[in-house]
Amino acid sequence: MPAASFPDPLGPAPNPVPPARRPGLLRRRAASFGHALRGVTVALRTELHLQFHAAASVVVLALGAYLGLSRLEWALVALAVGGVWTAELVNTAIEALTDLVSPGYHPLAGKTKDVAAGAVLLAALAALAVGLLVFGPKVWARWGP
Ligand SMILES: Nc1ncnc2c1ncn2[C@@H]1O[C@H](COP(=O)(O)OP(=O)(O)OP(=O)(O)O)[C@@H](O)[C@H]1O
Repeated sequence: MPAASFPDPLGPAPNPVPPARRPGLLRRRAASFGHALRGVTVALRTELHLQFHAAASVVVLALGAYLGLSRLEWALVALAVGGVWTAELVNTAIEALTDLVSPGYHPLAGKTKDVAAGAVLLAALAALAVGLLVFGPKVWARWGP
């Protein structure tokens, strides 16, 4: 007895790209990397908060080089700076998507944006703690009374 066939609820599958025409793995990775870089530069151009983070990152890196941080201290600073950038980029993406999906007022849209902004706040507070613990004693020893 032939197997029963049910209609696919997702509809017909799209025509697969023939293997010969599909770009190679390396080319696809390079394209994805390009899209990600474009995301960072677009956000950097349009988001004031991110421009502030960029300026703060430059100051932190310059101060770290000047004070001669250890490898472990650099690792902590890199995690802190990367965490803030990551949270801010995700927040920017969530804000854009929320505005697209809910251009008018909606409590859920407000909640979405507030929670995303909360992630940035937590990442910034953690970075502040790292900054105080790593840079505080060195700055105090060098420029303190
Ligand atoms: N569509 C909406 N519906 C309900 N509340 C919203 C909506 N859009 C924004 N809000 C509220 O207003 C706050 C500020 O939103 P807004 O889009 O201005 O982001 P922002 O925090 O000013 O970020 P940025 O300065 O990066 O644009 C949100 O955190 C949320 O509480």
